[in-house]
Amino acid sequence: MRVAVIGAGRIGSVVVRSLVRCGYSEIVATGRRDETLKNAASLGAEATRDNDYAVSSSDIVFLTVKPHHLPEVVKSVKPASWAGRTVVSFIAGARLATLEKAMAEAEVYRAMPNLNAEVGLSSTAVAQGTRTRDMATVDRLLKCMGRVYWVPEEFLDAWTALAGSGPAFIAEIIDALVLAGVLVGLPRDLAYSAALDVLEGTSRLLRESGTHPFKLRDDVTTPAGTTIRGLIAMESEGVKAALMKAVESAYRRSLEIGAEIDARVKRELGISD
Ligand SMILES: NC(=O)C1=CN([C@@H]2O[C@H](COP(=O)(O)OP(=O)(O)OC[C@H]3O[C@@H](n4cnc5c(N)ncnc54)[C@H](O)[C@@H]3O)[C@@H](O)[C@H]2O)C=CC1
Ligand SMILES: O=C(O)[C@@H]1CCC=N1
Repeated sequence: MRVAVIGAGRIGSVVVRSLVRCGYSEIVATGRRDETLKNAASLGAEATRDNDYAVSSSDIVFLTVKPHHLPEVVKSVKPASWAGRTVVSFIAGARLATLEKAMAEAEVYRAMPNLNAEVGLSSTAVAQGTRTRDMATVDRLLKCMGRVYWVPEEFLDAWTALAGSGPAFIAEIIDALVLAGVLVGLPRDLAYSAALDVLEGTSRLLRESGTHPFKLRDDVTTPAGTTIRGLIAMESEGVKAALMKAVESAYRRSLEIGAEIDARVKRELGISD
């Protein structure tokens, strides 16, 4: 099976690496800059600027360009080349209805992974379009990047906010914890190790024990001890509300992008409803 990765930038190059790690060797990747192409070639893909060649010579196509580049990518491929291809779009916000209009003869899926695919730990949601048949192949390829959840499309914008953008939110939290460690006297490298250990350990403990986060919090919190002093500071600074608002804002932006891309696809490709 041959796989095309259209736009081998940050997430696209992780797709190439994940597929290579999984044993796929027939991969073609596209990009616009020399550096992108050189990087894709160094990862083991055939690198080209020619999207039409990449799509027409492949069975499965991953779309990993920024949302505003979607119309340009569609235009760079002959309509006949999309026919019969299985297309998995990672483009934030881009709706299945828009993608199916833009690539009228392709079998289209909308998915949202995250950058943790770099270490095989993506949390990827995927929704099928109206013409989809080969879910098993798509599932197998996505599993090369991490865990895969088949969901209705209506969850994709929320997933984009929580899981797609999630590594950035968690990275901010880790950075804050490191600064906090430094504030109370830990050397930076030790504070960094502690922050990573706590994140990783807590997540594993919750997953493996099935314990609710509230129960874990209460188990850690000694009456009149240290943790409760930290918790009241978190509560008064609105940490939970801030995180909820972060995800909600990202969700709203995903919806906005969806509407913007739909309008652009219709305008630039001359498609009507
Ligand atoms: N970066 C992330 O953590 C995640 C990104 N995504 C989605 O993946 C998509 C790409 O995001 P990034 O990898 O961060 O962006 P990026 O900018 O790093 O990669 C996009 C690549 O597409 C190339 N490109 C642009 N126009 C092209 C064209 N006409 N033909 C071929 N290649 C073209 C660019 O040169 C670039 O190398 C976005 O739609 C984003 O929503 C999804 C999940 C996670
Ligand atoms: O920030 C973004 O728009 C993309 C989608 C999820 C992660 N990065």
